[in-house]
Amino acid sequence: MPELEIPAFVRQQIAESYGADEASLVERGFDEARTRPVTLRANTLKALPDDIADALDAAHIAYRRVPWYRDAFVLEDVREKAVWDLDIYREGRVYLQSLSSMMPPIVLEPRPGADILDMCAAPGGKTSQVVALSDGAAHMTACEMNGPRAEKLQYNLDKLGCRNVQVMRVDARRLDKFFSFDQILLDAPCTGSGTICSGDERAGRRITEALLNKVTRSQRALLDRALDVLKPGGTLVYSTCSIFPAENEEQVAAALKRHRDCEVAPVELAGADGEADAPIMLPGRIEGTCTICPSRLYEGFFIARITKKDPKKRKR
Ligand SMILES: C[S@@+](CC[C@H](N)C(=O)[O-])C[C@H]1O[C@@H](n2cnc3c(N)ncnc32)[C@H](O)[C@@H]1O
Repeated sequence: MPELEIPAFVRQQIAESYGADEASLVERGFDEARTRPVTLRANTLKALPDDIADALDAAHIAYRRVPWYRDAFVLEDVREKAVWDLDIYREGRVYLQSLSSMMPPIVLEPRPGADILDMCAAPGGKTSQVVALSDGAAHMTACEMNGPRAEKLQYNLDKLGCRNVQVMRVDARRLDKFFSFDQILLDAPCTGSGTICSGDERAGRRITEALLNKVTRSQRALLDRALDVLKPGGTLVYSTCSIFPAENEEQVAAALKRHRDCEVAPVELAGADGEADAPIMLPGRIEGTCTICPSRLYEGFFIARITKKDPKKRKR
């Protein structure tokens, strides 16, 4: 692969973060991303996965499933536009979503009846998936600080039939500490280094040292506030679509030093190991966290699960 196809700053960060074998795996993934297929999620608030399979059959659109999630569909032979024309899309029975980005809500294991916060929610793919996974029975708060994106979030939630969601147009770093939540998803703003395709010139202009500095400051503040408003015994899932350790393990390790009552709990994805169409994991610097290597099917992604100790439980 020609050197210039991957932005220089990205190449440098990867070389500093990973060994030669992993770096070439990442570069191969960026290359394969050029032919990444369309993927979608059955919105189980409105349809069963089998209904979606029937609708795709009727539209003569070929699909396959993945081993780790019954709601995910991979469409090899069409572009997104073909899905926009389908009733299942117009009526919010499916949501176009990358496979990697379906993982954080699964790792969160949303519980019906729980108070759940999505700190950085727009355009709402993961918020709506969390609502669906809790059978629509969680008390959900979704924060988004960007006005137009907050509107898009509300639009998507309405379209997908997500009730019980309070959308707050706020900077989640300043969320009132009066709030408290059983489960929190922090899908943080990031460089997006896991989502690039080789030859993508815009990524080269976008992913710079200045952006990395800006997002890491924001990630730190968001993590602090998330761990402040997490109830004892509660769970936070932290995710980014970046493969830079500075946005991932380094953020988690630093946050745990500042929040001594919190600890990493292992991320386990049933069926995501070794099977066909399963993601490849990059070696983690913190045991139990997971960094998905960019590949043809998967964007590069990082997921960590953090729990806050419950002092009452320890005494028993
Ligand atoms: C990675 S995207 C979230 C994607 C979303 N979780 C999904 O699955 O559709 C990050 C979002 O967080 C928003 N954001 C960034 N900083 C924020 C902050 N301090 N408070 C609230 N929202 C923020 C951005 O505007 C952006 O919409």
